[in-house]
Amino acid sequence: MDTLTLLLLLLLICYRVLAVKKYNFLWFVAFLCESWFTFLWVLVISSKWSPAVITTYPYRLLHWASEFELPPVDLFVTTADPVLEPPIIKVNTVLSLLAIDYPAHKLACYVSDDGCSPITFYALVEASKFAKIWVPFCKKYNVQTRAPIRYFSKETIADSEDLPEFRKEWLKLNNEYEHLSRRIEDEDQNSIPCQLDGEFSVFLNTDRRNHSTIIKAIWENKKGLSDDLPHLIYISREKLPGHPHYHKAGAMNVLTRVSGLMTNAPFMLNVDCDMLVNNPKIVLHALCILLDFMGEKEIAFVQCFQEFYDGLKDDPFANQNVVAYKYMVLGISGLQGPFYMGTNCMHRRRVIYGLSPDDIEKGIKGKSLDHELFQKFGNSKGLVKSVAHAFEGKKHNHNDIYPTDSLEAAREVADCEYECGTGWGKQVGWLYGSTTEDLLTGLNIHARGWRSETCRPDPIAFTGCTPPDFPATLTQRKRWGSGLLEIFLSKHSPILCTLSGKLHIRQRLIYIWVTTLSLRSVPEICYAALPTYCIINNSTIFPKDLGLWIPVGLFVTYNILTLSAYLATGLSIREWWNNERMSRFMSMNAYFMSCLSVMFKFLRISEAVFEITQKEHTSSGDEDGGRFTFNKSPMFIPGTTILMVQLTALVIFLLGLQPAAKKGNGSGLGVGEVLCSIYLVVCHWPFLKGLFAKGKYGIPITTICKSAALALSFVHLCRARATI
Ligand SMILES: O=c1ccn([C@@H]2O[C@H](COP(=O)(O)OP(=O)(O)O[C@H]3O[C@H](CO)[C@@H](O)[C@H](O)[C@H]3O)[C@@H](O)[C@H]2O)c(=O)[nH]1
Ligand SMILES: [Mn+2]
Repeated sequence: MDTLTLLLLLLLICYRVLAVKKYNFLWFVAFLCESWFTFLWVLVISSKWSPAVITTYPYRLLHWASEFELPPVDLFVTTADPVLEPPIIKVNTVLSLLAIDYPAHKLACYVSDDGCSPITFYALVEASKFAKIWVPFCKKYNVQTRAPIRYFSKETIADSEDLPEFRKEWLKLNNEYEHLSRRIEDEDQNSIPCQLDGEFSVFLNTDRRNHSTIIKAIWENKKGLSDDLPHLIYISREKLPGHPHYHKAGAMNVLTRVSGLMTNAPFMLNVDCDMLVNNPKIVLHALCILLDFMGEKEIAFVQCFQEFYDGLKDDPFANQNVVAYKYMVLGISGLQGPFYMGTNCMHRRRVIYGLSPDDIEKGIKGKSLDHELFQKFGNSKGLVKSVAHAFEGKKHNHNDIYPTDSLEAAREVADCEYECGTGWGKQVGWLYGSTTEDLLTGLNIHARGWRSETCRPDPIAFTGCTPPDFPATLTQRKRWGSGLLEIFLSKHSPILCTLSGKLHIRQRLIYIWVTTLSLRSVPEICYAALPTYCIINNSTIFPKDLGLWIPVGLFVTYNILTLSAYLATGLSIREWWNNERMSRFMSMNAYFMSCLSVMFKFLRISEAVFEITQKEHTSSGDEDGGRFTFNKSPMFIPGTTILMVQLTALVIFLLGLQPAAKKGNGSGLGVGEVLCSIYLVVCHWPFLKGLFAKGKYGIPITTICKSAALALSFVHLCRARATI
């Protein structure tokens, strides 16, 4: 089917080239668009060609390595906004991390708070108290879901006929958890958050954009016991006005440095603040891959699938990406490995510090010249020492080092100035320059010759929140689109980055595909405009003879292909249609805006911003959850305009208002154009409803006016050309 689609695409292009008689401007535009689509299709096929799955057996790992040989792992959580990211979600993320099935003295959990919020800190302090009963409970009864929010919503005590002891403990914990959420909620509602005294006094007079570094060890596993709680460290890095802070990438680098000083684990697992651990054995699963004898040389990071809980029925906003993950991610797993997706990923510290596979062969010793290290990693003696240790793979002696021993040094490396003139963000750590720092960092790792691996244990490793509604989804996509395009246009571009040619050719192709994701909006919008132009002008872009079967065949094959992928994954037809429709909306609305915003950035009209995705924690069971909502964002203008243009064209067609067909090139409307137009109206049904609905379900009147003006000018232009 894939190849059939490709053949048809090629056939269509050939037809365009060969039909000399029909050459005109429209024909040329159609040809360009179709060539772009064909190019993308080649990239897609190339990525799906050799899928691979890896299966992990943690019990074998445990058998092989006695507990004392298991390496330490640092856990990173990033958060940035106490409102868009409700504290109770972070609390659950952290609790689920603290309860991972792994010797506790080998884990340390670091939370970076870019919001510098006393509420977040308060919530974490309370969470650590709750963890003291929660973690032993989970381990004792081998609870699978270790985020209480999920555990207590899924299981009721009534279902279980377990021991009375269990029932008693369950009830107690449920009660405690309710107390905890209520306390956090109350504090959240307080207008003056917390009585900023005692521990909280550091938050006095802080502004999230202007404050000095705050690092607090909320909990320390002082005795180094394997059944205690892991260390829990709160970090809010320094922020000063006028100093760039590089969004999440900056936060990740601070986490890397602080943890380097405090625990310096050779592996780092990082999650967003809305990702709950769903498989408590995840660290063991990931280590199966990373500790592999061969892997030590090859595998830089292990990326777990992103899956989501409480998704809306039939995925109306297409943010679950189930099919994309299945085909794309498994496809590239067979090449150089999956992209780094920013969360649910376990990295090798040495690789983040810039190590290449070659360095291992050459012997790492030669690499660690002191002055070089200071230049790259900055002026902290402690940090440089820990970096040298990390490179050499030396084991930390965990029995005599506590996070609080290095608080002073840690504060220093979390300051704004620390990175000035160093390699952070350029050669080492998470790279700066794009709002999709994850892809950029992963690309750079692959370009150095490393591989990565997908890990998909059963049950799945993590579950997270999807953006709650249509505007939030588009905003997220817009940010991705522009971040990716920034990479494509930067010096790290997958086309340019020939860094010793270590990037596998097909891997490079898929990186080109993903970084040019937003560029497709332009041909898509053109292609949506073409049929209306034809209808208004009584001309045609599709073949009218037998050749008409090419685009028809293409349309049918493509839809059968995608539909069967959905059905094979066990999803519904409805979900397939929702996703198809959403991919049109994403391209034509969000990605188009991405292109504009990148253009503005290059023209220095505006800066890239990181708009944080809202995380909702109320289970979206309400009826209207899947209904499309709109807001005043200019993002909705393209979609509304396209719909209006299609409607106008169809009205003109029905009333027979077109000019008479001209003799000659490509004139005389065919049935193809009308069908295209109808198809687009059907796709844009939610927008059509939005035109007439009120409140948040309606498209704001200003957007309607702007779109109407654009649509009218387009129609006018078409007619003007027709009369020439
Ligand atoms: O200045 C910032 C901005 C964001 N974040 C954190 O970054 C994470 C991701 O932000 P979110 O708003 O949830 O973005 P998403 O689009 O949902 O995230 C996806 O896309 C990002 C890249 O655009 C990746 O970094 C994420 O890992 C990936 O899940 C969250 O934990 C934020 O708290 C910070 O720590 N500091
Ligand atoms: Mn997110």
